[in-house]
Amino acid sequence: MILKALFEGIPAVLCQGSWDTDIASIAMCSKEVTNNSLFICIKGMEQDGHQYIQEAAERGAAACLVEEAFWKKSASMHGNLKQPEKKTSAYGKLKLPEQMTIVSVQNTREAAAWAAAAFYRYPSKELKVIGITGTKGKTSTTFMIRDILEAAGYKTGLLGTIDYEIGEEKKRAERTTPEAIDVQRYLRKMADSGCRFAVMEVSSQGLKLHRSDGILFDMGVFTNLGRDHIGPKEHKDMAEYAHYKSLLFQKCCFGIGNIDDPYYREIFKDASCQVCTYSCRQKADVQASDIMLVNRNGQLGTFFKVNGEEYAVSAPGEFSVYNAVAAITVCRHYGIDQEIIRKALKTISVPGRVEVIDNDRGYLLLIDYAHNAMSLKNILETMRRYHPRQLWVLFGCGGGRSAARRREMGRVAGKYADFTVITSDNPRYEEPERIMQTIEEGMKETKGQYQMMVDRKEAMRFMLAQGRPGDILILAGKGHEQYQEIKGDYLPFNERKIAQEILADLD
Ligand SMILES: CC(=O)N[C@H]1[C@@H](OP(=O)(O)OP(=O)(O)OC[C@H]2O[C@@H](n3ccc(=O)[nH]c3=O)[C@H](O)[C@@H]2O)O[C@H](CO)[C@@H](O)[C@@H]1O[C@H](C)C(=O)N[C@@H](C)C(=O)N[C@H](CCC(=O)O)C(=O)O
Ligand SMILES: Nc1ncnc2c1ncn2[C@@H]1O[C@H](COP(=O)(O)OP(=O)(O)OP(=O)(O)O)[C@@H](O)[C@H]1O
Ligand SMILES: N[C@H](CCC[C@H](N)C(=O)O)C(=O)O
Repeated sequence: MILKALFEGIPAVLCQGSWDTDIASIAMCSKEVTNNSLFICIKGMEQDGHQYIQEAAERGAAACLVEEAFWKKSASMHGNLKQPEKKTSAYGKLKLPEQMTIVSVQNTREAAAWAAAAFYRYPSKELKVIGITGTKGKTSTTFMIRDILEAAGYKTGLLGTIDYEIGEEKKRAERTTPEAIDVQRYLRKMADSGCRFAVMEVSSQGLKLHRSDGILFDMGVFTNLGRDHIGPKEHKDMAEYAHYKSLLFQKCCFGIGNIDDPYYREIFKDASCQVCTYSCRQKADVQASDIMLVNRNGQLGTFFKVNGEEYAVSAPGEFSVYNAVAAITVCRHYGIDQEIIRKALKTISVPGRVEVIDNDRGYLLLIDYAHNAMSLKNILETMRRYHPRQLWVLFGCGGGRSAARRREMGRVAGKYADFTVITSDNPRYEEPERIMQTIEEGMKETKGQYQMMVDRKEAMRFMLAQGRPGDILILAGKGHEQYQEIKGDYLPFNERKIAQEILADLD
């Protein structure tokens, strides 16, 4: 494809070379550049992609996309501009390859998304793309919608925290919302392999970093907003977090929103789409009522009604009903038969979300991905309603993620569990003991009983050995993850398998 075709409608300036340059691929990372690539320079939080132009050229890049500010600085250094600007040391030694075509734009992340959409021939026009945003419930709701659509006979692609399902191909997810170039590539593959729908999680970080620009969303879903993702690398405060979430509803044709959430109005105030509300507590377009929890020999589920019609979902608690109602609303919009929806919801299972681990010890053992205060409170309150003899929870907090989570989760566990085992999650580049100390500070604000054990396997062994018949035990925070991330190493850690091994040992 020629370069010009990637920038139609984008205010881009040709700085050197030709608009007719032939482009064979697009890359945001110099390491992924191949012959005739367009290399897109991103000014990141850690590094500046503009520093890698030379490397990209050596790998065969035919063109590169730079930020306007960068071009002005470097051009002034090379005498190409009439009004030289101040030299900066950052690009002092950088010599731009003369044979390379260079285009500049104001924001390369944003332009990358649109250029990628053009490169992959706007795949979202050939699919119905459904985007789910919210602090909690994205993965669960996405799986529910996918399962219902598939049951109705529609081939459906999926992009989210657990995996990417692209036609016949399935791969482990690296991010909740992939980078723009990857998203467009995956959507193209989905369209080419006959998918009618694509269901994708749209994170606030994805919206902020323009990963989902260039997608024509048919439908957007807002699940809820809770305090999370605040920190130097994510959002500066809740207002910013809410702002980015709200952008989805300026990109989609039809929006579905949880009216019970305190942020509902904020999220939809500038919405340009048609809006439909859902609720479990008040009058709404789609309203759930008569919620009843069930436990049939460890098979947890919930019965409920939607606008008077009976449904059941194979997951516990009000929060599962919220997710199910969102999924029902989406699927009813597409005219899917109520019976198909009903049947599909009865057998939903999402890896690592309230996943039951069978055992002979007489307790209920669950793995759950709760890794912030909002989800931990939800799962503990929900499980309390099953009247356990004793409610146990084991968790840690990830390093390199919002530090506020730590104290908050400590406080929630202390308040809602009978006994907490504080341990390690994915410490990444932090010391797990330090993370645990902050969790403990939150715990100490309550009367909660707890034990600290840094080795997660040993901590699990401790809790699984202590549990008694009638108890409920929750292994929280790692859900579907298959590894523990420590100082850049991904060490195999399959909580499900480890729990089974410990249980076998204890027998
Ligand atoms: C905090 C954050 O979102 N960081 C994202 C950001 O990183 P960054 O700004 O630090 O990038 P950088 O490392 O400085 O690199 C700048 C540029 O130089 C390029 N580069 C770098 C090195 C090199 O040799 N050559 C080269 O070209 C890089 O490819 C990049 O384009 O830009 C990178 C490239 O676009 C992303 O990969 C990276 O996501 C990281 C992996 C991440 O962990 N993000 C998390 C917070 C995230 O996005 N989470 C959300 C939500 C999760 C949830 O809802 O719970 C998600 O959607 O997953
Ligand atoms: N609607 C909901 N409201 C509150 N908590 C929820 C809801 N749905 C799920 N949870 C809790 O949050 C955990 C994560 O759920 P899920 O993966 O569906 O959310 P998510 O938005 O994809 O989360 P993340 O962004 O962290 O991947 C679940 O294991 C459960 O404990
Ligand atoms: N999407 C979440 C996942 C956190 C999971 C937890 N196990 C951790 O590693 O902190 C995040 O990136 O913040």
